[in-house]
Amino acid sequence: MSCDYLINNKEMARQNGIVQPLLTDLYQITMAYAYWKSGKVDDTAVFDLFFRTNPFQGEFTIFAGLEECLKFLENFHYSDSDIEYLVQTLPPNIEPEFFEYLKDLTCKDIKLSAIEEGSVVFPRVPLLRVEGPLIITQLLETTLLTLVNFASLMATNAARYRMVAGKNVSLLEFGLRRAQGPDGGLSASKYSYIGGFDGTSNVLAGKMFNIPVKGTHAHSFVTSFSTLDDLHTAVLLHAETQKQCNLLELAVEWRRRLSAVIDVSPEEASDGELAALISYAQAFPSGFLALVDTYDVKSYAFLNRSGLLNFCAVALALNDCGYRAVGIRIDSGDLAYLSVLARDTFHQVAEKFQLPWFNHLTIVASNDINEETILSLHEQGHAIDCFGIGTHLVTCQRQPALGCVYKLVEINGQPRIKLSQDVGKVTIPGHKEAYRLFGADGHALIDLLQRSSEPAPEVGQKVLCRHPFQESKRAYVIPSKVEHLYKIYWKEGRICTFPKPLVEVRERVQSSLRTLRQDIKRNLNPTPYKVAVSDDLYTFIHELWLQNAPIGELS
Ligand SMILES: Nc1ncnc2c1ncn2[C@@H]1O[C@H](COP(=O)(O)OP(=O)(O)OP(=O)(O)O)[C@@H](O)[C@H]1O
Ligand SMILES: O=P(O)(O)OC[C@H]1O[C@H](OP(=O)(O)OP(=O)(O)O)[C@H](O)[C@@H]1O
Ligand SMILES: O=C(O)c1cccnc1
Ligand SMILES: [Mg+2]
Repeated sequence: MSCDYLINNKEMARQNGIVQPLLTDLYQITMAYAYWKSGKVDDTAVFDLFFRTNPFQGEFTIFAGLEECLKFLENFHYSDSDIEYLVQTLPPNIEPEFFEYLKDLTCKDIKLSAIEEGSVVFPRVPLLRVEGPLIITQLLETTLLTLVNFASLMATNAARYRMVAGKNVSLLEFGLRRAQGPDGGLSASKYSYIGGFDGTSNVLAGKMFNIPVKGTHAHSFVTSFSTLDDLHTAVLLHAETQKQCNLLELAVEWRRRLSAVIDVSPEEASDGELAALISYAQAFPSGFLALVDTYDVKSYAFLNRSGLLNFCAVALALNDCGYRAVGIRIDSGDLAYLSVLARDTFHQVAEKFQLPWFNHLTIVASNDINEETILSLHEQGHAIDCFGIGTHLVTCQRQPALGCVYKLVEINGQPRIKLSQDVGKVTIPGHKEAYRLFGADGHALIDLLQRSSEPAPEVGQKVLCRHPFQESKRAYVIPSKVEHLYKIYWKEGRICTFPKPLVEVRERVQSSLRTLRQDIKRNLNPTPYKVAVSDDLYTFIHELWLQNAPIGELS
């Protein structure tokens, strides 16, 4: 996938360029041909897209990917070269008229209803309901699933990191290098932001999705300098007076003076590291955030001996030139211990040299961080302001896939049910609506699926909510608020509800999560949120089940 294609093609500028009708499984196209041949061109279908289990041993999921689904519907069209490829690839006996049919196929007859992107969602409640001609609804399956599955998994993962980190810590996504390929990396950046991250190091994601891009520097930048002689110039113009300052002389002098505070002699610190930090400070005098753990990742003392001393020396030299440093990044060792050690040092420097802003320098931590690390660091106590998170976040290492499925629930107005030995896999048939019922305390209480022909539940009116498969599990609910979960997003060939900008989807995630009780969101053994069906739908499912289940014969 070439970047040029992604960013120069105006029409696709907002869409990942590989999302196109051929990004599907072959069987969708072979089924389309068989449907076409058997005269099913005018059949109409309803498909539900839903998942059966929440990821990460949690009890909630964040729905994401809707905007990309809409762009896909908008752009759905087989190009001449797509058709040519299919002619060559499908068996030679395919009737040429089928390719003519495919050539003209668009999503003009599709109706797509969906839950708002960024909402908390639960197993079995359809996230998308796709209605229209059978052939085209079938052809959309794989692409819609690939657009929703990873997006929702990623947004959920990011939202979980945000929950454990708390509101006062910044979260940066650093995962591109470790992501599942370029497209996985781009999607991870976008949906991490939706889930609650503050920015990404992925520059293309920043450009394409208007996400803040952030970053520090790598160890290679430090190790590329070996002595102070590697600095070709040490001059920096004073921020206000524009007078020339010699950053090297200032930093070396500060390093000498600091040895009293940091209890290290300047000879113990690395000159190559000092040269690197000076060079970086010259390039970014207002954005100086330095990696301080290059020269010993095992001995905690070394951060103290070299990185921290050199950083403070350059930060104080910058201060002489009218600039304030931003902070440090620690990428190895005991992050709790080292961050507290760094903060203590900043306090001492602030006090000794009467520079109160030194107390508030930013401490970024990275290195294989996951939810458990953050929880454990919080338990231990730390002084980290920002986590840079890559591998565990973007690869969703704890659970690599969300199992969204796309199931036929109605054909030509007739309900369809898919039976399974595993009750959890039996589909809920028919054209349905979904409502979220809120309790007296304002929290979401239960999601209720009903047949579309039923009247909507009303505030203050008792509703019988039933477990879809366990007869004895039922409860009356008197909702204090009823939210109809579906809006029509696509109808008559165009978007009819415009998806919200990314920042608003990001806010929606947080406001939607606030409607959930804490015990549903907790990390360890969370309480399941209830998803129910109306009495009418319950009876409908079970009658259809009996009609469709063959009666066996014992002999
Ligand atoms: N205080 C802490 N509590 C819990 N986990 C921590 C703490 N400090 C760091 N970690 C985590 O422990 C792991 C330490 O990684 P590792 O054992 O590879 O050590 P390292 O310091 O990175 O060494 P090196 O980079 O030299 O191999 C990382 O996943 C890091 O996020
Ligand atoms: O640890 P992650 O959560 O994946 O976050 C991203 C990592 O990427 C960088 O390391 P780099 O690739 O330079 O290698 P390193 O681990 O040897 O520092 C950075 O220093 C982080 O450690
Ligand atoms: O900017 C950073 O510090 C960064 C970016 C990507 C991966 N690791 C770190
Ligand atoms: Mg690392």
